[in-house]
Amino acid sequence: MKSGIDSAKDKLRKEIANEKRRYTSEELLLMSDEVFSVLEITGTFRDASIIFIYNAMADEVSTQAFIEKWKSEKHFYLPVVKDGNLVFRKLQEDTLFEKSKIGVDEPIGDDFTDYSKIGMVIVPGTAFDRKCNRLGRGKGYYDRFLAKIKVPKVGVCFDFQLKDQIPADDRDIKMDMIVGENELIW
Ligand SMILES: Nc1nc2c(c(=O)[nH]1)N(C=O)[C@@H](CNc1ccc(C(=O)N[C@@H](CCC(=O)O)C(=O)O)cc1)CN2
Ligand SMILES: Nc1ncnc2c1ncn2[C@@H]1O[C@H](COP(=O)(O)OP(=O)(O)OP(=O)(O)O)[C@@H](O)[C@H]1O
Repeated sequence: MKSGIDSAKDKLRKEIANEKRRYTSEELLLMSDEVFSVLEITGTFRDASIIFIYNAMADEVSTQAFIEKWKSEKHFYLPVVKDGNLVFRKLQEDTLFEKSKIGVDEPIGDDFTDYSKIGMVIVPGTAFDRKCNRLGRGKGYYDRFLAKIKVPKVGVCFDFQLKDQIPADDRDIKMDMIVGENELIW
């Protein structure tokens, strides 16, 4: 049976999905650029050489323009679901991809496991709150991965995904920073 908190999380996921419908994909792309222009001015980003990021789905903060802009200066790694866990693999000019279950391109290659060398992890999310809680897609992949590492975790979202308070339990890993188009929380 679902606990009260899990039902509250599901309800919030539906609310956010509805709010997303108010925007065209063009608007979401423009808002994504604004999110990353905020992120770019942070010291965490400037100091980071190895950056864990993600290939966005159409309704997420788009990372494509940001990766293009910075790929000659930073080392980007992308998530792959493997045996029920997240692993990360390097993005290179010659990287080949495989489509994941949710339609995202996942790199083929070696898993990067030298977690102490990560400069920052840019984390997608369905909703965040001002206490740095994060709600994801409900599979716990990021929660389990982030529990293993001690590097800055930066949630990126559209402003409407940032709430005063969202349901969270002790397994939900808090962000160190959250960035929206007009928001910077840490
Ligand atoms: N862009 C992006 N990449 C990401 C994530 C994300 O949230 N966004 N992830 C964040 O976690 C991981 C993948 N997360 C997943 C979350 C849910 C399901 C899932 O619901 N799978 C269903 C089938 C869904 C379908 O067919 O549409 C299943 O396994 O039954 C799979 C992967 C890694 N990559
Ligand atoms: N550290 C953990 N170890 C084992 N199971 C976990 C852990 N964290 C979360 N889970 C489990 O994963 C499932 C999904 O959790 P939750 O709804 O919080 O995911 P989410 O934060 O939305 O997803 P994600 O982290 O993938 O974006 C729950 O059953 C939860 O108990």
